[in-house]
Amino acid sequence: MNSVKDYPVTNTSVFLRCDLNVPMKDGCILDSHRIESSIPTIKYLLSSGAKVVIASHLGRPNGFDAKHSLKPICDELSRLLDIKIHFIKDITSQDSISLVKSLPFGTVCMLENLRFHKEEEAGDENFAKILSEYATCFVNDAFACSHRKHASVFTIAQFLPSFAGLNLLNEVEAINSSLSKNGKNFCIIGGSKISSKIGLVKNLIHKSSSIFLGGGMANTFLLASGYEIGLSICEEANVKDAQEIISICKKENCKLILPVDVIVSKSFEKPVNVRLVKLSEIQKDDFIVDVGFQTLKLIEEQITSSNNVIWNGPAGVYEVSPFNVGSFTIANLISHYTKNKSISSIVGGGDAVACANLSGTADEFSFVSTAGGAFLEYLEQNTLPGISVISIPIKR
Ligand SMILES: Nc1ncnc2c1ncn2[C@@H]1O[C@H](COP(=O)(O)OP(=O)(O)OP(=O)(O)O)[C@@H](O)[C@H]1O
Ligand SMILES: O=C(O)[C@H](O)COP(=O)(O)O
Repeated sequence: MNSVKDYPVTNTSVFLRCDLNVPMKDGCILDSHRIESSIPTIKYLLSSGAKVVIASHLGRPNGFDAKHSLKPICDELSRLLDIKIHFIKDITSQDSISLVKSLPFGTVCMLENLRFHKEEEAGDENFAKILSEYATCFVNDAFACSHRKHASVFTIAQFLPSFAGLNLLNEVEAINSSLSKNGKNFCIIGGSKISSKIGLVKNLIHKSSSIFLGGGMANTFLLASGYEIGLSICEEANVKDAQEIISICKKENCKLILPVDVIVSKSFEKPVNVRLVKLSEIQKDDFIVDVGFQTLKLIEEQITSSNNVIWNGPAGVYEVSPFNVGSFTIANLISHYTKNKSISSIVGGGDAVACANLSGTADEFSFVSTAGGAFLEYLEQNTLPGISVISIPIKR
């Protein structure tokens, strides 16, 4: 992959696609991890004498919507970098392009939310061409939306020489090395639905010594193995997929670990008659809401006999206390064994990263991905559209 460091950027204008799609409430930024992750590339470009035109989306607006303006994020980035950032509201006007062109090298601009224009998500060529007029090269640092074939991520690469930013390179390097061929790789996959992760799990089997499947998606496997799962979330249509995954694991010599005990409650939304039970003790009116302690022990044993641990998806309904104990324990175990240097670890996906943050362990992982959907698609396909275009020849 072409790195931004392979291209002489002194006295050039760079169109820098970042993913600054951060959670916001009432105009306040709730988590600035993605903003902070974009800083190394911006600093690198500035120190090399480039002009930087930052572009991003925020949320999923339907046309212009002041609530989704990037202005608060522009202000925060300006504060973090301690520099002025020119904010460009009307991003498709020739006046804006001329204004940016007239600014000296070494300055930074930020374009208003790309998704205020429907052409962005449509991957529209004309829109991408207009964006390309802001700069003489394109740097994609937006790993978290590189699974989208959008104009500023994918189509723009037709018009400008294209490179990967430092954040994107870090993400790819961290994921690739967490699945290194020589190491013992252990994947912990949870979340609600197996249907959304079948491709991911099948791909990971080939790269892992062991896989733990937990959360709501494990219920389909328990059903496939003949257990009563009560009122728990389950996808009966995917029982065959579950059986296939079990048999691929056997064939590929990948140890498949499923819950051996679970926490059940009579309600899914709040704790009612909560019990720790063996699989054979689940009742018809129970909801499985978390994994049990024997299961957590199996997970710990596997972590201690692995070199790399990769985690996506919570092991239980972590939004409701105490159904978060399993997911928080997993976060603590991974961080503990990362700290004592026996493993290297990576966590990705919105909810698993939220568990790492809520349990106060995120800083202790070897790597926390900025991505949700893109992290899963990269694990599944080993590339993403926004990455594959970085090396294609340009049309002018
Ligand atoms: N036993 C369970 N029953 C029902 N839902 C569960 C169970 N265990 C976990 N979940 C739910 O799974 C959801 C998260 O699943 P998801 O697959 O979306 O995770 P993720 O991949 O980390 O996140 P994202 O898709 O946001 O990147 C949570 O809302 C959680 O409550
Ligand atoms: O938050 C994300 O996963 C990325 O910013 C992509 O956002 P999207 O799912 O709205 O395309």
